[in-house]
Amino acid sequence: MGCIFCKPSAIEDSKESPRERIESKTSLDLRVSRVTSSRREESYRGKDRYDNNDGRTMLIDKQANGSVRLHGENFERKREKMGNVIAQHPGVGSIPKAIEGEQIAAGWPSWLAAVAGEAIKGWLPRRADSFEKLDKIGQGTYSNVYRARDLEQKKIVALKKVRFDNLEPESVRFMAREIHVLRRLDHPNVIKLEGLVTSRMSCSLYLVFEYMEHDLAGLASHPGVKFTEAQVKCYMQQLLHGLDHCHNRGVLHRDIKGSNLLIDNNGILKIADFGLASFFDPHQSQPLTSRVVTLWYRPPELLLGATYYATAVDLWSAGCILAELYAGKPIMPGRTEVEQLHKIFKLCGSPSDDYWRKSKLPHATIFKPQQPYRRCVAEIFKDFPAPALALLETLLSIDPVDRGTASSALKTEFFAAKPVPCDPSSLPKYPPSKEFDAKVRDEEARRQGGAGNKGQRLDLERKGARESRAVPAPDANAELVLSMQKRQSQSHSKSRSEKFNPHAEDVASGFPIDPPRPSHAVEVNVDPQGQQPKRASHSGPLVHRTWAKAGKNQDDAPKISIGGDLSTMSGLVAARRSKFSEDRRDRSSSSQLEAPNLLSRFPGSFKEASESLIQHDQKNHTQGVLGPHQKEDAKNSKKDPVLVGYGSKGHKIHYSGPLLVPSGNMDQMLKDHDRHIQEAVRRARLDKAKARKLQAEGNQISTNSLFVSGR
Ligand SMILES: Nc1ncnc2c1ncn2[C@@H]1O[C@H](COP(=O)(O)OP(=O)(O)OP(=O)(O)O)[C@@H](O)[C@H]1O
Repeated sequence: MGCIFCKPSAIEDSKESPRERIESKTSLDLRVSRVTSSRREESYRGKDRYDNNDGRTMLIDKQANGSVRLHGENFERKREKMGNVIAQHPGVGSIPKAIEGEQIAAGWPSWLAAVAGEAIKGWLPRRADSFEKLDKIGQGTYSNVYRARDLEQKKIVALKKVRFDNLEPESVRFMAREIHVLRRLDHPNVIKLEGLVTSRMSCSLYLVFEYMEHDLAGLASHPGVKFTEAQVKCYMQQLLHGLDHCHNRGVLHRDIKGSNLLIDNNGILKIADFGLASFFDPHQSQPLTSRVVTLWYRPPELLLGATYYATAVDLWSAGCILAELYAGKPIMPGRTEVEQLHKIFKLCGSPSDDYWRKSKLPHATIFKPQQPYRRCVAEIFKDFPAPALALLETLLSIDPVDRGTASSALKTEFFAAKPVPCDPSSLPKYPPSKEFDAKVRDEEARRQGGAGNKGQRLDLERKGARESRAVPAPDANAELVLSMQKRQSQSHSKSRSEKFNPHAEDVASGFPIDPPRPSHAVEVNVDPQGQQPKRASHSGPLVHRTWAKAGKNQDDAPKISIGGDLSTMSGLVAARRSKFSEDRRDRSSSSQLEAPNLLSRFPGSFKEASESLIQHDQKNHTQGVLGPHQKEDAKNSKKDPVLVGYGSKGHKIHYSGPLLVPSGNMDQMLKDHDRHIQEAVRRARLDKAKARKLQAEGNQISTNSLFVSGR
């Protein structure tokens, strides 16, 4: 895909041929110091055709939205070459203002070039009208993801519209880190960023990715899909290869979970969603935020507040995935940080005295249990094959140094023992099965209600119908109350990105909106034996509509109290915020765990504290938020909030759902929040009016009584 572009201004402004300029060692630096951005803009406006010295023609295609495209013989190759030159000469980025001017002239919006020049270096923006949006295929905390047709490359792609605040440089910078990280990576098991869609006039940004049909969470929860051991090994092998690549390139993913492991129709797994990823120093000399990784997959050291950590955090998450693939369900679905830590200690044992001493973890004194917990991974997962159990024991080591590396995991007996990992291409072809699809499917089944097929509903529920989803990290963060209040007040501002208005966003960003098509239902015909589906058709636009409907469903709609919604909302952007605070070096106490503060109110045992906290959380955060199943789970987990067990005896797991509203319902939450405020204002007005009336009546009475007494 032609997204590695040279700096077009280099071709524009001088009489040299592009090749001469590419090959001239210092030309870029000279040029940027010579030519101002305003001159460059003029030159774009003044020309739409440029004749090279070598007689070839370069056409400059100016768009109404201000973006510029360049076409010409061998131009793609030159763009690539120029990209390489830039990569080999990092000094090119050392004149920020000039580079910024160039990038703006090339069609990048100024808010992006101003703070994230590094992330877009050497690329040109793709134009929105070179894509046709087809349907919405995913919704994350920070994004909406669409399937789209790339009209130039003639292929299907995924467009991820990222949420950020284009007027807040920090927000842009941190969003751009995802791009920067992605550009550092190049591996078959890591999602490939193919380009960026924006324009000088736009305040939104789309990331263009290769299109992936499935994600592991969606596949695993699909009724009728049951992985064989060879398949589990195949997915784990690909995950570890991808992780190994990330770690070798100095990148921590920090949010490994099933829904971030995308799988295509050829069985290739790719690690996706680098929104929380970070570059790391192998010597761990820089502190990082501990408020990362989705709760169920978060390692104990992060829950204990570690700020010096490295690749082992991703390996813990990989261990959780391994166990989940065998067990068929998430193994430690905690609802709060305290409960999560408790689940970990119950399963993996509490840290040794030696570990407590040497790790010096910030929350060690608060969380160190009076009585140590015994490790019982082998007992709980006694039905797992021995090599799988051995790998699991390593990956779920309490001490990060015992977890090894992705590369050492790949060399274990697990992958050598029979059955060996199957070939990805031999994996069955599944129907579309993202976690998003699973949610749509669950909703569809629920909507059919009493009239629906009871057996199928039960099956969905048994399979772990994912109303209980992993809560994106971090789940609760006080600092975000403020940030969301700010956001709330800003969301009315016209100059903001149109991030809370998906329809307006389509129009504003220049995407052709796909015309309504006859709806074709999701037709999933799965063999009852769990084998290859007989027929599957893509859900097309129906998915979007169904989802929209699902959003309106009573069970799904976030019902939040004023007290709760800000903290709920805050959780949704907390990780991004944590990323901000990471660069500010965790400067404030606001990024501390809320649990320790609360814990101080519960001076009893760890378990008592944990239970009290859970009840506290239920009271304060979950009123009306939990769906019927979750309520049931919450009830159970009050009795014993810990993992009960697995194995052939059909042990039960308390499959408790997130305390927070599932990710992505930002629009709805903002609306609800507005509604609550309006209601509160209306009530206050009524109360005031009533008080006035009472006062007037009181005056009347006292006047009357005066009158009476006077009489
Ligand atoms: N390349 C792709 N092809 C197909 N679907 C994709 C692709 N990228 C993302 N998706 C879908 O969109 C969803 C959200 O994307 P992603 O996880 O990158 O966003 P996010 O806002 O960072 O989410 P999260 O809340 O998990 O942090 C994914 O779970 C996946 O189902």
